[in-house]
Formats: sequence, structure tokens, C-alpha cells
Amino acid sequence: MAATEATNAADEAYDVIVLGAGPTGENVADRAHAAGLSAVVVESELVGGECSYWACMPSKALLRPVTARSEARRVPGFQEAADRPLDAPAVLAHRDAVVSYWKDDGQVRWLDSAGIDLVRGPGRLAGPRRVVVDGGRVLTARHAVAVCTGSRAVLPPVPGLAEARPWTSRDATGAKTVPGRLVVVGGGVVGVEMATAWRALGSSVTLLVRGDGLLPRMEPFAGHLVAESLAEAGVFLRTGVEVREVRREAPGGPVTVLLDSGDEIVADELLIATGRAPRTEDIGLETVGLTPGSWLDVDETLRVTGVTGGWLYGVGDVNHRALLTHQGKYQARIAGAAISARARGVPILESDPWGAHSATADIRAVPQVVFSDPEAASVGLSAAEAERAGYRTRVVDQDLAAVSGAYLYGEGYRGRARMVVDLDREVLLGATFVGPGVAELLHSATIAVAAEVPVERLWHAVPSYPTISEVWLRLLEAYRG
Ligand SMILES: Cc1cc2nc3c(=O)[nH]c(=O)nc-3n(C[C@H](O)[C@H](O)[C@H](O)COP(=O)(O)OP(=O)(O)OC[C@H]3O[C@@H](n4cnc5c(N)ncnc54)[C@H](O)[C@@H]3O)c2cc1C
Ligand SMILES: NC(=O)c1ccc[n+]([C@@H]2O[C@H](COP(=O)([O-])OP(=O)(O)OC[C@H]3O[C@@H](n4cnc5c(N)ncnc54)[C@H](O)[C@@H]3O)[C@@H](O)[C@H]2O)c1
Repeated sequence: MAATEATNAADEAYDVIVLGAGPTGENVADRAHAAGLSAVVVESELVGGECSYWACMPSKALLRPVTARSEARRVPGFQEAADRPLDAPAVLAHRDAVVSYWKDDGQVRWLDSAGIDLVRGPGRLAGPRRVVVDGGRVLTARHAVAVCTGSRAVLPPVPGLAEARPWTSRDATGAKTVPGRLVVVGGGVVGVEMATAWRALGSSVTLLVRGDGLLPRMEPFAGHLVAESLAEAGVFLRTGVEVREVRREAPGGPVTVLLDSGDEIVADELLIATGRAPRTEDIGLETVGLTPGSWLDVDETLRVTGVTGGWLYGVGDVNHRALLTHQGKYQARIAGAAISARARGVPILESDPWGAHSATADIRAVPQVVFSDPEAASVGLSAAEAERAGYRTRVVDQDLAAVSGAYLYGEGYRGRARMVVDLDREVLLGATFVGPGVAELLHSATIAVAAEVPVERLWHAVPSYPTISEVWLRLLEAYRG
């Protein structure tokens, strides 16, 4: 049955039921179907999930004009033409087109063409291998149920915050107009990206950070370089501050943010970007012995631990291993392979690290690009993480501006690169690049880390001249002496 939005029928049986049609759920269903299993996805909002409509895609549509203008401003002969404010209505209209005007017809067509059924409505587990949709339709799974319900923004328990109806990432990526004054709380990825975008679109932005810098999960120089550039763009960055209370007297009126220091900041909108919570509070986890609202603990095949019969999988954001679209899709490929192998009765799965049925890269080699200006891109372990993990390491840094490719890329190029080498095996544990245009540099490092390419062989991977990738040569020269 490939028809979407099929008619009512009691106890419809499928090989695999997928709860949530975000990028992860779509890929679990696709892999299962490609392996010859029947699959249905249950979706309560839009097929495509958070990423397509309220996260990756709209945020990058808002950010690309920012970095394009910034880079053009550094190119001789182009500076004057590029030195103009962004056309905010045009950028927002482009964002609307990128998210298909928050309609999922295109993704539904894809599901249909892939032979995957869709049932719309909130799905809940109702005991082993059973899912009830919207309190009515009952689906049963012969082999597996994959929970791919993703995550949502959390609001910290600050007095007055919920009542003030702050922006979360959904509002920050979907807003139709540019707020005059925007306060952003949180110096992680969402806070940094959205401060970058809305400042460039014309808002006066104050970024409030509880710790001492931005992007705390990356090498410290990433946060430093991005903070320097945000300050140059006119963002007011305040570190070491805690929000004590929030007040909004009238809906749609100004919002007042009170800090621990006693300072007050008045703004038109307040964005809370302080992390994520799993969307598992109302999916019937209690009917299979799990705790509602918890992240799902999974083994290396993405199977939820502690569930009798081993039929329940937790894939993507919901398992909290790596909250990134590409990692959710990677896990989906692994889970799809494990589900189909088990369905075929394969006696022993390839579940050793890097095996066909073992999610490994989502722990050992996670690439991430922060699309700020400059971009910050990293994979694997930072120097501090490697040290904490007990590796004997050598850390090599290079000024990215020193390579010819960067010099040609733009005047006044600023950037930095670091590689962390495991001295015992002489392979890379991690790498970080910060600078204009480094996003596309990252995959080279991802291959080096995931494939554990020996440094001696990397020496033979010759970067083209004159590209920014020549920084690899400088890093390796510095390492080898
Ligand atoms: C502002 C922002 C920007 C981001 N940018 C990037 C980026 O540039 N690159 C990147 O890799 N990652 C980015 N991310 C992270 C990325 O969005 C997530 O990692 C990704 O969406 C996770 O995919 P998922 O399929 O696991 O979950 P989701 O995309 O959250 O999809 C889950 C789906 O399940 C559905 N669902 C939930 N409960 C039920 C239910 N009971 N019944 C039926 N359906 C249900 C939801 O409606 C949703 O469609 C960003 C996140 C944010 C917030
Ligand atoms: N380009 C990308 O890949 C991209 C872009 C956006 C989001 N994402 C993903 O989405 C996820 C969520 O992003 P995020 O920025 O919301 O989370 P995050 O975990 O990256 O950052 C949240 C920040 O808020 C701070 N914080 C927590 N509680 C606070 C409080 N009460 N007051 C002040 N600060 C507080 C934390 O210390 C942290 O620095 C991330 O895991 C990220 O990987 C990825």
C-alpha cells in the first residue's frame, strides 16, 4: 500500500512503524523500505520535521546572505557594491520559499514515490509493537517501532519567562518582521547563529551568556573569533550573566529582562536558546516500561535499552547522542540496516565499532558547522576533550590567514585551524577551523578522523594551490617539523 493518508482500518500491520517524519524518521523508513520491509510513518505536524521548517533550512536561508555580504565586502572591486544593508524583506521572502511556505507537499510526494505510507496525527505507543494515532487508528509492527520524535526548545525556570511568551528557535527562524531590539539568551549554536542573522537584518541585538564565552563545546578560539566579529557587527555581548526575572506587561509590548547584577534590559523580543528537551512526554513510553519525557537510551544499533523483545528503536535527536540532522540521518541508516538484518534473522550483527550495524561516527567523529560569520567548523575531539579522555596528544595550531588561498579569499582574512593528534597511533582525534568559507573544508577533516588516516599518509594528500585547504600542509609541516 503506497497511498498516503490511507483510510481508517483497525489494526493495520506493517513491518516497521516510524514515529515522527523528520529527517531521521524519513531515512529510517526509507532504509527499511529499501530492504524490502513495509513501512509507515506517523507525523503530527509537517513531513520533514524541525530541520526543514524551523531549524537548519530557515536559519541557513537567513544566514547565507549575511556571510555572502561579509565575504563580498572583503573582495577588492566589490567592496562598495556590497557595503549596503541587507534587504530584509527579500531575505525573509527567500526564507519563506526555502521552507516551502511551511507546506510539506513536496516531502509527502517523496514519501509516496518511495512507497512509504503516511498517517497524520500524534502517535502514541500502546504497549509492545502497537501505536495508536490520534486516539483512534491502531498500527501494529511485525518487526520494529522507531521513535524519531526529535526535540524541542527548553525554557529555563526563570520567573515570568513563560508568561512573557519569549521566542524559541521556531520563532527566531520563522519571524515575519525584524524586531527593533532583540535579547538573545544562550551562547550556544542557536544563540550565536540567530544573533548573527538578526543583527545583520537590522535588529539591535544583546546576547546574554551565562558562561565566559561563546560556543563552549568547541575549541576556545572558535568562541573568541566569533565573539570578536559579533562585537564588530554591533552585537552587545554580555558574558557571566544570569537572567533573574522576565516581565512583559502587555502581549506584544516590550519585554524587560532583569539580570542577577540588577541591570535591566528592555527589548521588543526575547529569544531563549538554552538547549533542547526530548519530545517524549506524550508518546506512551509508560506503556512499555519507560519514563515519559526522558531521552531514550540506546545501544550501538539504536535499539532502546531495557525494553523486552528488542523491537523499539530511538533514532535522531531523541536519543541525545548528537543533535544534528546529518547525525540523525546517519543513525537512521545504521538503524535501518539493523532492523532489516534482524527481520531477516541474521544471527550475528556487525555491531563492533564502525561495523554496518553500529552507530560509531555519532560519538567518535561528529562534524558540525556553526554558520556564523566567520564560520566555525569542527569534528572529533577538542584538545580539552582528548585530554579528559586520557589520550597522549599533540595540538598543532595554524593561522589560517597565512595561507595564500585565504589571502586571495578576502582582504583582512582572519581565521585559525587546529588539529589534535593521538601521539600513540599518529592519527587525528579532532580538527577545528574558524574563518570565512571553512564550512566546506570540514569534510576533509571528517574523513581523516573517521578513517583514522595515519599522519604519514595525510602527508601525501596534497591540497590544491591556492586554496584555504593548504592549511593542511602547514599543520602537517608543523607537526612533522
Ligand atoms: C535553530 C536550529 C538550527 C539548526 N541547524 C542545524 C544545522 O544547520 N545543521 C544540522 O545538522 N542540525 C541543525 N539543527 C538540529 C536539527 O534541526 C535536528 O538535529 C534535527 O531536526 C533532528 O531530526 P529528527 O528527525 O531527529 O527530529 P525532528 O526534526 O525534530 O523531527 C521530529 C518529528 O517528529 C514529529 N513528532 C513528534 N512527536 C510526534 C508524535 N507523538 N507523533 C507523530 N509525530 C511526532 C515532529 O512533528 C517532527 O516532525 C538545528 C536546530 C535548531 C533548533
Ligand atoms: N549549525 C548547526 O549545526 C546547528 C545550529 C543550531 C542548532 N543546532 C543543534 O541544536 C541543538 C540546540 O542548540 P542550542 O543552542 O539551543 O543548545 P546548546 O546546547 O548548543 O547551547 C545552549 C547554551 O545555553 C546555555 N544555557 C543553558 N541554560 C541556560 C540558562 N538558564 N541561562 C543561560 N544560558 C543557559 C548553555 O550553557 C549553552 O551554552 C544543539 O545541540 C545544536 O547541535 C545545530
